[in-house]
Amino acid sequence: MPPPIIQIRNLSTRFGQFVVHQDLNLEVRKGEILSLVGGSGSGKTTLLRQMLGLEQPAHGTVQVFGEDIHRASAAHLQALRNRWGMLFQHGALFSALTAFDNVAQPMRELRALPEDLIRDAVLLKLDMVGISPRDALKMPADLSGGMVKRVALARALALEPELLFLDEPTAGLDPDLSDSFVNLIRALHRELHLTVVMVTHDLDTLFELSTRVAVLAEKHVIANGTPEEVIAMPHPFVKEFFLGERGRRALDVLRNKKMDMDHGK
Ligand SMILES: Nc1ncnc2c1ncn2[C@@H]1O[C@H](COP(=O)(O)OP(=O)(O)OP(=O)(O)O)[C@@H](O)[C@H]1O
Repeated sequence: MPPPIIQIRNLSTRFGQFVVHQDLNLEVRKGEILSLVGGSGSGKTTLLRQMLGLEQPAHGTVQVFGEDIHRASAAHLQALRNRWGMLFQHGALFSALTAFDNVAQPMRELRALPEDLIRDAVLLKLDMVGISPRDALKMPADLSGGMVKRVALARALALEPELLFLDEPTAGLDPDLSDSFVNLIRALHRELHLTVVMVTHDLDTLFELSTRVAVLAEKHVIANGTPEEVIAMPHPFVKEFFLGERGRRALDVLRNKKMDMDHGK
């Protein structure tokens, strides 16, 4: 079995008296694409923030790359942060910087790379996500929504991370753009041997990408398995989320695609 990249043990998260997570356990192994799903307010974004070291556990531990990130020194935490990339749902890019400079920024912050090397690396990252050198000089406001997401993905990949966090990666994209973004993530996952943790409400994205799904409800992970295993679980949230009309449609689309692939279409 591949080694664990993230290990969360008996995690509790509280905001004052309000308990978001209680005795939550979760593991993410190398090479997985794990989707976190759950109702609104179930604590998905807060769990991502725990994995990024942006929230403090009331109890329990969060290990990333084998290190307890809440016990790591500031310098050590920064070194760990350089090993992961994050694609935020909102505010993905600095509006005052060109696409190029947005991708260059994490490299420049290292203060270790010469500018000509940064230039080549930025153009390579932008090329990976299908952004031309001409578009690299544009400001975020002059790019389409799909292009902004691609530039933000290039930025998340700037330091060649082993681990990629995605918060609602296809939210706000129309179905065609969403499909092409999903294909891009799939290709990058394969080529760069990434481990991916994503939060998504979008069932098409979930079924297309996930190797494993973890369902958050009642303050902890109530279901954890392959998409097929999770769908078969009898929990009311699982039934409503996956087997409602929306879920059935997404599943049908996926099954048809798989059948087409099996028949070599
Ligand atoms: N900084 C904070 N202070 C107080 N309460 C917070 C804070 N951050 C989150 N919460 C609360 O914790 C709960 C979980 O929030 P979170 O954003 O993690 O949910 P979510 O599952 O990502 O929801 P959604 O799908 O709607 O984005 C919510 O009730 C939210 O109001």
